[in-house]
Amino acid sequence: MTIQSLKLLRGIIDDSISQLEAYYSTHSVDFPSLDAPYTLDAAELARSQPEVVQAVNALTAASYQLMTTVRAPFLTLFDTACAHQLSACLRVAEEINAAEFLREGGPAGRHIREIAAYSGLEPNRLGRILRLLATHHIFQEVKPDVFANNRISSYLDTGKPSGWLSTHRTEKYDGTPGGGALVGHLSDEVCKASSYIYETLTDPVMGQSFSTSHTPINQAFKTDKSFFPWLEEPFNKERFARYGAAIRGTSLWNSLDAVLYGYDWASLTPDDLIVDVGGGTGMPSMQIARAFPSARIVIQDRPEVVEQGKRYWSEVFPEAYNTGRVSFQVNDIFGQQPQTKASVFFVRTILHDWPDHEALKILLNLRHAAAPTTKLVIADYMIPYACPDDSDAALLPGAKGLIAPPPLLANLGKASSTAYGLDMVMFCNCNGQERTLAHFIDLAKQAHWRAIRLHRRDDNPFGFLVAEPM
Ligand SMILES: C[S@@+](CC[C@H](N)C(=O)[O-])C[C@H]1O[C@@H](n2cnc3c(N)ncnc32)[C@H](O)[C@@H]1O
Repeated sequence: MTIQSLKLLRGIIDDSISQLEAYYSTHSVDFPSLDAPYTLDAAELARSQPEVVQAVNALTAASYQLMTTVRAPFLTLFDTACAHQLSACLRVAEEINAAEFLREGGPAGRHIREIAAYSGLEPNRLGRILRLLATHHIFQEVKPDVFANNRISSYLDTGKPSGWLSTHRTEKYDGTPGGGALVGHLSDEVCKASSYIYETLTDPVMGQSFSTSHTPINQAFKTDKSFFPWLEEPFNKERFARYGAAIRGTSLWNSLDAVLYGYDWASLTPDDLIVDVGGGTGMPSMQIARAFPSARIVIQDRPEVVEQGKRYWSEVFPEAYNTGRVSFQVNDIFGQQPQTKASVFFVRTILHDWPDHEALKILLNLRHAAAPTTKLVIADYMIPYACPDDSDAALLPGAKGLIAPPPLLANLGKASSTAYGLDMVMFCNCNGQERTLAHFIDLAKQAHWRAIRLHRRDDNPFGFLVAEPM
């Protein structure tokens, strides 16, 4: 009976709020306010604690399911069909540095005439764009036609002066965690490409192809290059700079310390070596290196990225880099793996960039270089089914399902939606994908790796799958 379901959902919401109240009052802090700008204080840090994450996930899943149950079905369909408008409007705010300009205006906010004069955009349209966002709790309209930042919009704030940003577009994200850059990437090229998903699926050639140059990006931008070479084209200079920072932003989608729980790093001795394959500028490795001062790490990537990484580490963590405890190495993931004495091959958000046949090549290269004791750690979203998982994969140690009391969806619905959104991003960009645990176990097996356990920090589909040579 539906009223009974509504009551169950209300019960989950009540219980979750009580859990938050108990946690936050024990720690003498209040839950972060939606109206105040984001700051990484004790209240915000507490959001990484497993009991807080679990309560927030249950609240998110139950509230969204409750809303979808009671609203007129057509309104849910209408809002979904218009979701691209939200993305497009968010892009406008991000491009014109609205969060920075409004930060400078303080809590009283700034009139739309001021924001329009600063950005050069037409005030009537810009006001409607900001109001649409404020209606979705991104910015707030503090008085008619006066807008200010709130906790969500301030996440876009790079902390740099708005005037300076208008003439330094490629430096906008230098030194930032990359959240704004990720929003820019998603609401620009990925948003455009997403409009062509249907055309790609029904294209006589692309529809059945898993080539990395048969993607919605290829359709949308009328290019026959695959994503990474296309991004490096001279006309994409700003997008290329933004993408580099956007990768850093991917560390914001789960608990800040999740990587520390992804493997028993403490079991490694100073003689052990971690090879971070396609490690980018090494954000996850930096967390490991800070938490485990004797960990030895080699971070591998493409030449340009390795140069960025060396600069970043010598500025941010020179103690680890200058002593050689952490080093960089240029290496193509599709070429021969030169490290044959690795204790751990760490592969974070690499396989999701590639379709199966390419992911298999990467895993086989690592397998050829592995010693009998080498472990492989695959860190990626492990996509849950939207129903209970009765596959053999669910029996793997550590692979317990998410905690989803009835009548919540088994995958926690809205609380897990980032994983499914990212899956479509991977399709649009590279013909890659997020995979189920069963899919990963099978792929690893084809490359002669035996999956032995899964680590998850909290109720989050992002997982760390540990495998050993077969
Ligand atoms: C999604 S990022 C992940 C970076 C890092 N592992 C992390 O989790 O932050 C993918 C990385 O793969 C690298 N990459 C792409 N193609 C590569 C190749 N052929 N050889 C080596 N690295 C490559 C990119 O430069 C990028 O740094």
